[in-house]
Amino acid sequence: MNVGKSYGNVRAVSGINITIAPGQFVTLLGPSGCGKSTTLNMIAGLEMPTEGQILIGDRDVTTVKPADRDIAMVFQSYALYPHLTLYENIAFPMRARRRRSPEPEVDNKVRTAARMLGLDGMLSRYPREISGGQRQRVALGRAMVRTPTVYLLDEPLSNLDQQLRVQMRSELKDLHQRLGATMLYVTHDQSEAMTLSDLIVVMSAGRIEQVGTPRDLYDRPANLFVARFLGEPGMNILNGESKSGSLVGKGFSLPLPATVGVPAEQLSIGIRPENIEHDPSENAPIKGIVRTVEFLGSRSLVRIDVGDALVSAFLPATVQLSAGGAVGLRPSDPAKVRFFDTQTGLSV
Ligand SMILES: Nc1ncnc2c1ncn2[C@@H]1O[C@H](COP(=O)(O)OP(=O)(O)OP(=O)(O)O)[C@@H](O)[C@H]1O
Repeated sequence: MNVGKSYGNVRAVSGINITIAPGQFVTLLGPSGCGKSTTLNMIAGLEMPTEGQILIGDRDVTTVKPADRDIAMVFQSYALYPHLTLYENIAFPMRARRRRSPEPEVDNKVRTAARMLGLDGMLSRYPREISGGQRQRVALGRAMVRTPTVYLLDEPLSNLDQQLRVQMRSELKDLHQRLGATMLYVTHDQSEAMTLSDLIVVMSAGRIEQVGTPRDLYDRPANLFVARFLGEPGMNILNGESKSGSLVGKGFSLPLPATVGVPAEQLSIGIRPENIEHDPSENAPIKGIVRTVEFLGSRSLVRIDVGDALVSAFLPATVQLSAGGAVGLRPSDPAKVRFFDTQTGLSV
């Protein structure tokens, strides 16, 4: 609650309020340096907040040592012990405890974890004898045997190649469902955040920009930062002047809603690239010059100079366009056009 952290006079994060329900998968998402790891490390007990309180269940753990917080952490570098077998690596946390677990319990937990992770049959191997994805699973297994209240995962997939990352992503989602565990995940990869999470916490510059379900954030971004940050590419933002019920700028004229509670000249319009379509007519509401066309198979990602703005649009690959040519566009669904207050950046 109201958690903050400064390093000397560097303000790393402030005013962090996040509530996670048991069993939820929650992701901290944001650009490099926005304070995701600092937030996670404070929950883990690896960093001490300079203000605020951290509760796990109804227990205040703000000053509790990491080992006594009932959490397990999986890092980006999964640092397995090279001289120990996979079995010994997974069993390690149970043996390292002050109160060692009895051997039959260790064996049972290691084998259960290995079965869930598809590692049975290779438990006598050494880390150098398995693939990167398998090593990542061993690191997860090591967290699982502790049956913690909360799993904290800091970019655990970022060292894997693209294909393996996508595969591990679905395995992680499946594992979360089977364990019913509470997981807090850190990533700067929005497709990971979108596919895995019940809730996403979007952060920038040490603050929370918005908390919501992936769909909420995508369809109803609370502000211009979230609108631009989410989506590949992000939402197109157009600024202009209001003229008789429309927002008019270089190359476009789009109708404004009747009442939004903000002076019309202070509005920005946001349209996702997939909500723009080709309009070959004379009076297309958006007109520009094609800068680039990226062929993606069934559709193309087209970048269009509209006045001073660069607009991205996904158009069917059947629409013939080439760089330097003029093109007309329109929003495909007026209900999906968003409006923002240019001065505060907030959605209206
Ligand atoms: N030990 C430290 N001393 C001083 N400043 C720090 C320290 N650790 C982090 N910071 C600063 O705090 C801010 C947040 O850092 P943090 O590592 O939490 O960001 P992040 O979102 O996890 O970034 P990344 O994705 O690059 O890991 C950054 O501006 C960083 O430079």
